[in-house]
Amino acid sequence: MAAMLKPLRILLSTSKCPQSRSCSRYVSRMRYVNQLKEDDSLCAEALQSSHIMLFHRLSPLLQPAERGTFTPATFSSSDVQLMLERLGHDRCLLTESVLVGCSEENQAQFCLDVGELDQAAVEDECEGNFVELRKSFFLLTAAEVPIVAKGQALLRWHQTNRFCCATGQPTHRNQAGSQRVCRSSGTVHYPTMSPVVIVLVSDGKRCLLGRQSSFPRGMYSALAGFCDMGESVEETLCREVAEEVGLEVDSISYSSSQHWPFPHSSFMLGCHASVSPAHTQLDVDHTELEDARWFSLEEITSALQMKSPPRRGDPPGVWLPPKHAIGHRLITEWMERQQSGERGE
Ligand SMILES: NC(=O)C1=CN([C@@H]2O[C@H](COP(=O)(O)OP(=O)(O)OC[C@H]3O[C@@H](n4cnc5c(N)ncnc54)[C@H](O)[C@@H]3O)[C@@H](O)[C@H]2O)C=CC1
Ligand SMILES: [Mg+2]
Repeated sequence: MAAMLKPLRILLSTSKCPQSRSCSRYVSRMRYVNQLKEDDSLCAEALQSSHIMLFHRLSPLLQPAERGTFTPATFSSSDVQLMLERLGHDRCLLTESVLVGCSEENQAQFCLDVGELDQAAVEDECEGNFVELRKSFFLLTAAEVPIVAKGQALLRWHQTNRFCCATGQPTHRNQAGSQRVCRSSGTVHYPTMSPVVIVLVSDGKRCLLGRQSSFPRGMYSALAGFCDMGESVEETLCREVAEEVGLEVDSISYSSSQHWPFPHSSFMLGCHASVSPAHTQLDVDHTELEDARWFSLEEITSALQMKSPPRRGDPPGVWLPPKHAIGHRLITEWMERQQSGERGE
C-alpha cells in the first residue's frame, strides 16, 4: 500500500473583499500576494511552506468530503516534495508551481500540474481522483470553484506560452508564475483573458435563452459573445443580440462579472437588457445557435428547480447552466425581479 499524503483541510480564500472589521487583514493579504509576484526570492521562500493544489494535465485532484460532496485536495509543499521523491521524480518540479492566492492566515497557495507523473500512482498516494474541470464544477462548492478555475487557467497559460510570439525564443517565468519574459527581446508576457458579454434579454414578461449544439442535452443559457477589438461592452451586447437573434435592445444594465476558464479563459461581463414587447419576433442565426426562444416565469421557475440534467430516455426538459456559472446568476436575478414585481414590491 502506498504511503498516503495527508491532505490539509484549509478554507480556500476567495477574491472577495471581506467587510469592515476584517478589511485590514484583506488589505495585508492582497499586498502580500502582490509582493510575492514582484519578489522571486520571497516567493521561493513562501513556496517552501505553502499549500499546494495538484492538477494532472489540467484536471484538478478532488477528494471525497462530507455527505457525498468533493473538495479540491490541498497539501503542504513538504508532503508534495516527499511524494515526488517516492514516485522517483525530481523534487525540482515543485518550482513549477504557480501562485493562486493566499489564505486568511497569509499562507501562500499554489497549483502544480504533475502531468509528467503516472496519474494512478499520484491518485493512490493522495487518496483522490483527478477530475476533468467541467465535471469538477458540478462537484465543488461555489466558494471552491473560482480558485480551481484560476489555477487551471494559469497552468494552461504557462503550458501554451513557452515561446515568445514575436521572436520565437523560449520565455522564462517568474517564481510566482504571474508573467513570462522573452530574454532576447525583453518582452514581458502576462496571462490573458478574452472579454465576453453575456446578456439576459427580457421583454418585460419573458426572458430569452438560446442553446448551441455543443451544449449538454436540454440546456439553454443567456446569449453570449466575444468582444471584437475596439468594442465597448454596450456595442458587443447590441451586436451579439442583433447577430444571434435579430433583435435590437432598448436598455442595458450591468449585473456582475466572472472569470470562466472555458475554452481558454474568458472574462464574462454579465448584463440584463430589455426589448420592446412590440418587437419580440426572433430571427435566429442557426449557424451560431441551434435554438433560441422566449421563456415564461413559470418555465424558468420550474427549470431552476431541476437538480440534475435530463438523462437519455427522460422526457425532454429544459436545463439551465450550473449554479457557479454567471448565466445561472442572471437567470435567477431575472426570476427574483419578476416575482417581486408580481407581488407588487
Ligand atoms: N458562464 C456562462 O454562464 C456561459 C459562458 N459562455 C461562454 O461564453 C463564451 C462565448 O460565447 P459564444 O456564444 O461561444 O461566443 P460567440 O457568439 O462570439 O461565438 C463564438 C465564435 O466567436 C469567434 N471568436 C471571436 N473571438 C474569439 C475568442 N477570443 N475566442 C474564441 N472564439 C472567438 C469564434 O469564431 C467562435 O467560434 C464561450 O466560450 C462560452 O464558454 C457562454 C454561455 C454561458
Ligand atoms: Mg454566442
